[in-house]
Amino acid sequence: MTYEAPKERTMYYGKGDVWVFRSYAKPLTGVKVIPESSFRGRGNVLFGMNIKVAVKGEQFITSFTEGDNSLIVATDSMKNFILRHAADYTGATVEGFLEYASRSFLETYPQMTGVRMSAEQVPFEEIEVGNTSGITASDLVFKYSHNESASAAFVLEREEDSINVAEHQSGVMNLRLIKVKGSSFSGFVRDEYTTLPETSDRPLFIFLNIHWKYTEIEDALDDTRGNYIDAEQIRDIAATVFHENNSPSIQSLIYLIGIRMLQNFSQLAEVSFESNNRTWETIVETVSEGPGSVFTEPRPPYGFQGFSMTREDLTAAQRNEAQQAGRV
Ligand SMILES: O=c1[nH]c(=O)c2[nH]c(=O)[nH]c2[nH]1
Repeated sequence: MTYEAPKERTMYYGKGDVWVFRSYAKPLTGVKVIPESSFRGRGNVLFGMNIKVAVKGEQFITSFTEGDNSLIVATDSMKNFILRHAADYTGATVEGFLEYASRSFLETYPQMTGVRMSAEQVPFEEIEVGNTSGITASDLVFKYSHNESASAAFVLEREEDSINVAEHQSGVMNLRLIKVKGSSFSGFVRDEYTTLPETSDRPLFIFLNIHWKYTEIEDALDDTRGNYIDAEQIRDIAATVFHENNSPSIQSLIYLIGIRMLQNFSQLAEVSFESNNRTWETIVETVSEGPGSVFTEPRPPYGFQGFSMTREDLTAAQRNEAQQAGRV
């Protein structure tokens, strides 16, 4: 067996953990309302992101091979570039900012031929405050949340005289959902390696990363087109589908979440999932004054699934459903 080294080398550099906190960004409005979610928009009084940027360009070769820094934009300057552009950003979405800042890098520095920028949004949640006239959401104080967060990634490349989006992705990261009952797992292969009992009703704790891509990339960038999908809406779809279905497995559950995403949002071209099974270990099945159980954190290892879907999966699901209903 021989290994043939690739013709093209890997070469990039950049900055990670560029924390950007912008106050009074443009509010996000006019999103499509879906039955699964109460999300109507976001005030963006605080707009926070943790950004990672990497740049590439053949001209950087001598910085690696000869220690020639003459074309190197210091990663410290990249951090400043991103922060200053946050002041000029007029849009309402992370995707829009990543595209704007990446394009600006390529417009400013000809030695860069490609920019990859990704971000996790820092979620600031509304918090209620009260006085004698009632309880309302504060427009000044926000809660820094450590729950799930929106994410986005863009790759822009220079081609001749134009700058194009080569890759794009939106997402919701680190969503953690636990359903106390109404999930099963049975019918799997039983052989000499099997010790796991079948369960008809298990508590199910999942970690989820969900990603999606738009058919028209403009829909991710330009919030005025009314086709922007917020990560909160996707989170709410995931929770609704989990709530409604007695799932036979995580594999089946994420498929159903994907179908619901594609049904709700015709602007989606592709959705994908990375899931973990983090189901607690049951210590006491039924407490003495039932119902109720006692659980603890699971021991490693953990299981995981990966799955991607396109509009063809929705078409196939609809065809199946029609066949089962005897209409075809
Ligand atoms: O939803 C599940 N899928 C699996 O593939 C699996 N395997 C396992 O041990 N538990 C589970 N649960």
